[in-house]
Amino acid sequence: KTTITWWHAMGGELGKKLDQIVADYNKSQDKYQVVATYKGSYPQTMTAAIAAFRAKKQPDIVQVFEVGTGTMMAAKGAVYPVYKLMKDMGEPFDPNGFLKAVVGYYTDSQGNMLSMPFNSSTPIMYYNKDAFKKAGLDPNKPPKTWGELVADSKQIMKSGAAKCGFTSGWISWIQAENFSAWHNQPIGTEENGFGGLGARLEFGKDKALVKHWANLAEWQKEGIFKYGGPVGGNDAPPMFYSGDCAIYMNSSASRAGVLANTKGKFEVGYGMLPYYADVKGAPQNTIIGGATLWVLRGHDKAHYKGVASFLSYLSSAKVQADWSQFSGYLPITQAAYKLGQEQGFYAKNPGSDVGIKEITLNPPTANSKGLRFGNYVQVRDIIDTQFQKMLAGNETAQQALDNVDTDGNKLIKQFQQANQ
Ligand SMILES: O=P(O)(O)OC[C@H](O)CO
Repeated sequence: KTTITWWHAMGGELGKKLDQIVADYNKSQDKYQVVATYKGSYPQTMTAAIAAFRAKKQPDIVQVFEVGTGTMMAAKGAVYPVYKLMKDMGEPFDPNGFLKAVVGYYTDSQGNMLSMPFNSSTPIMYYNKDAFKKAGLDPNKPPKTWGELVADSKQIMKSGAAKCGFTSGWISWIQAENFSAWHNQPIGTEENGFGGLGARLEFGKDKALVKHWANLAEWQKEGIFKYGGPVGGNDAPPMFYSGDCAIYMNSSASRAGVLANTKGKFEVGYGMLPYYADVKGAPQNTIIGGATLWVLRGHDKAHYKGVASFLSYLSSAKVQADWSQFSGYLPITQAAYKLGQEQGFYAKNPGSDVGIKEITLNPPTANSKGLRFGNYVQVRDIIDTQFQKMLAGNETAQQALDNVDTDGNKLIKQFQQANQ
């Protein structure tokens, strides 16, 4: 048997499910043995793969989060583009079968799919229905606007139904990148980087975002918002699971964890991300998150045959429908979505299609296709650092976001120079 190695970043409930999918694939045929290894967080997994490539010890497949896309696209010698792999290996492959909102993010300017979508998400809002009830709010009416969310939070706190109004995972992804797309505002030039490597960040020019960050700092002081530090919201989940915060924004794929950790404690409701009613164009559409699978060069043909077969298996309607229904990741193909509808999954599980509704709410504009900048993984660190400085009262929202632009653009410029 040929061993195919896959490095990934799926921990907890998601990791267990991934192992089961791999075991099923291994049982389904006798030529290849896929060995999946958990390498830590998304940034850790990506860093490990880059280091391994330099040492010629790279895995066949690595899972890279969406913001690593710009960097991976530029690493031409290291990456075996998926469209080419499938063609070279004679593996049937139809890029048109994938959801447009997903595939656009991973396609080059010639329309070629470079990596294989596996786990695509978008941020949504979770809320504690029991706390809403206790506070005298309608548990079937999640707040739609930030104004409603703050009013609900105050009522929840005043009534003692929960200690805090809301928390959020992934500040950079949810309270900056998605916030801007949802309000149809740019975060950078040249269609947020889709237009080319010369694009630069302009977070500080998004007045809606500046106002939002200033509000978050204010709401933190009042206890309405609790920052899930230490890094960008990593510790937000337990604040929701424990019932401390009644509302929680995180990936649609946080659902598996939410369901497992709130079972028997309280009922969970789902809603779209809130928006500011006075920002013209909001709500627009949310953008993608999660990760895709990149195939790395440097292995022999037998490996790539196995990789192609495994990628086909992972994107089959049956596997994708099961994975997305379990996790909350979006069904990445039309067939997987259709299968879920035929199975009655979305009807039986109200709220499970909130992410699909958000990401397809309106046809994407130049501001809401996503983002594509080199070195953006490091830019995310800058966003987190600046956000914390603002929360600590050391900077205003405007200063923090201007600093993101100044420091981030240095990294983006370096990337551009190295890849010209
Ligand atoms: O938690 P995930 O897998 O949906 O990923 C969230 C963000 O997109 C990561 O950049």
